[in-house]
Amino acid sequence: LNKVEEKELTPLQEALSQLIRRLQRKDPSAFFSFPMTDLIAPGYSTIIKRPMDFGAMKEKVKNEYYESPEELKVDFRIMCENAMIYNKPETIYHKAARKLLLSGMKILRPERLESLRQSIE
Ligand SMILES: COc1ccc(C(=O)NC2CCC2)cc1-c1cc(C(C)=O)n2cccnc12
Repeated sequence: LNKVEEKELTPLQEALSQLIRRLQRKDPSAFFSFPMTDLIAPGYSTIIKRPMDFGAMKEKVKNEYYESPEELKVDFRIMCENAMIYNKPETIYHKAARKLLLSGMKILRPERLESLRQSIE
């Protein structure tokens, strides 16, 4: 039987995965779980230059792309801002993005990321 490689997560990967779990709880409708397609959002790929979603963030954690929690924060902010650019202010998606950004910035506030970085140095 071929043994499935059980890859140990690094402390940074553990910490980033936990942050994403906490952020995703603020998106109960899962509007931000999967990438946008031009099918559900016409013209999306021409308007939004840097698409981002929680799935892509998890993939980047798995591939050890992020070197710090601040890099994850940049992608989180881009994800929310994309939705506030593409969707008009009165839409449920624009409102959900603004709310998610506000609660996410509390979870990702600088002093918390600072102490997190120190704890895994
Ligand atoms: C992964 O993206 C989605 C997944 C599911 C849904 C969804 O359940 N929409 C139903 C609530 C009213 C139809 C919406 C979205 C969605 C997110 C977004 C974002 C984030 O811009 N969006 C924009 C236009 C149309 N649909 C969406």
